[in-house]
Amino acid sequence: MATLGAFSKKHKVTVIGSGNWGSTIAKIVAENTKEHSDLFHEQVQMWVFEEEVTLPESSKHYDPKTGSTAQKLSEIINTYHENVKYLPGIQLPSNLIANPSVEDAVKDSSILVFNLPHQFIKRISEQLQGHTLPYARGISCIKGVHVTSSEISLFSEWIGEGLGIYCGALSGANIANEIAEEKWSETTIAYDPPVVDSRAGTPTGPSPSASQTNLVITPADGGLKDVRSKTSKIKLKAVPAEYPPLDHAIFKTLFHRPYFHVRMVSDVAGVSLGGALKNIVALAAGFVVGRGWGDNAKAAVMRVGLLEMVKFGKEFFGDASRAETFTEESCGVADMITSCSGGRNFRCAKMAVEKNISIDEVEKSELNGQKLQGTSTAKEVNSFLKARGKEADYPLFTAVINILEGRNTVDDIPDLLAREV
Ligand SMILES: NC(=O)c1ccc[n+]([C@@H]2O[C@H](COP(=O)([O-])OP(=O)(O)OC[C@H]3O[C@@H](n4cnc5c(N)ncnc54)[C@H](O)[C@@H]3O)[C@@H](O)[C@H]2O)c1
Ligand SMILES: O=P(O)(O)OC[C@H](O)CO
Repeated sequence: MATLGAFSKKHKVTVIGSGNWGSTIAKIVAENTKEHSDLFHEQVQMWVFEEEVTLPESSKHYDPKTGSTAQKLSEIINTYHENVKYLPGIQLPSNLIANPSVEDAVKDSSILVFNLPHQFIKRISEQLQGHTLPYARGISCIKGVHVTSSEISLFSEWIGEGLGIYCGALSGANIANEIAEEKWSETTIAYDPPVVDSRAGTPTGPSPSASQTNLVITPADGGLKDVRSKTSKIKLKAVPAEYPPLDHAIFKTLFHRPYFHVRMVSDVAGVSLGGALKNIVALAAGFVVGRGWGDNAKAAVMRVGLLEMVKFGKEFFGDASRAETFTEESCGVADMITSCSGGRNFRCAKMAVEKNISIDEVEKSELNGQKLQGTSTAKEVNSFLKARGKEADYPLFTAVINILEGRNTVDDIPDLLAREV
């Protein structure tokens, strides 16, 4: 954990997003800012996409006098310290403040935690431009990849480029409800910014990467692999010396809880890709289980899925993504396993096949506003592979999009995967 020092400023933390995982991470962070108030401002801001919510009768906050009157979600959270829509039944810390204005929520924050469904980040990032501290640092908890017709990038890179800041990534075998109930889990945080010359305010080039260990303490802002990273093009501003340094130790202090164990690494690409690509594999797992096949079939798609995840990282992110991150860290194989057991992508895909309806219908009827990431990621990854003539090299990823779009059925999966060399 970070050691204390004589710093005149503390870090203010904002969580951008307040869904199922956004609210859970905000709870974790607010518990830690309170416990480490020498390093952080206790109060944590959480941006809420405002909506009107009616308290269900089953809620302990339901008042028969006001009955079905709709209230603003941010006001409900600040009154009852519960996100009754996206994380019902979980008490949130009172130092966590819901804020419907994203510009106001990030004001003066030196640590920005991005945690919202990936389809919404573009608009929010655009809205944030010019409102964040120039020396802020980010952590993206978003599981998805940003794809255009010509290229693919990580949300950490993309957010960083848009806001002119460095952004790392947090991802792991992390089903939010379990963690919100404080059931033990692990996660992986990748943070590896370039060294910044505090006088010039510019990166002085890559420094040695931190080794992959849960005890690692890097030099403040240490190391960048710029093979794929656009953040290498950013003129980063140094974090002023008045603040505690933003290094591995302080991020571990911010996120680690007795029930949420953090391993710090430097492979931002591997951590981000694991979280994005496993959602495609979870859909495939849901398909085969929904078809009535058993654990053997699920294990088969997971085996091929893991191989395709590693191959994808190697092929398109080169040395910036380490195979070991997929096989050794929570953000890789462990996340794939949990997602293929109890994740929303798995459950919705399974139900869609069982009921013979579209997965979009299941998402709408079953998730109460929560969003699947696997369906859009499958489409985005496919458009990227297709543009490069690489669909056949990724038979599982390709089978998933073809099933979603009706060109294949679940029954085709065994033959499609048999073609893999
Ligand atoms: N839920 C989990 O178990 C879990 C765990 C780990 C990682 N993740 C990842 O975390 C990210 C966030 O997921 P989540 O579970 O917090 O979200 P969610 O699935 O609960 O989505 C709902 C959120 O989207 C917001 N939203 C709806 N419409 C919006 C709009 N037009 N603009 C902006 N926001 C809008 C809602 O206000 C709400 O906060 C995703 O990338 C997800 O893959 C989720
Ligand atoms: O519910 P899913 O499928 O979005 O997965 C949740 C988490 O990513 C599991 O780690």
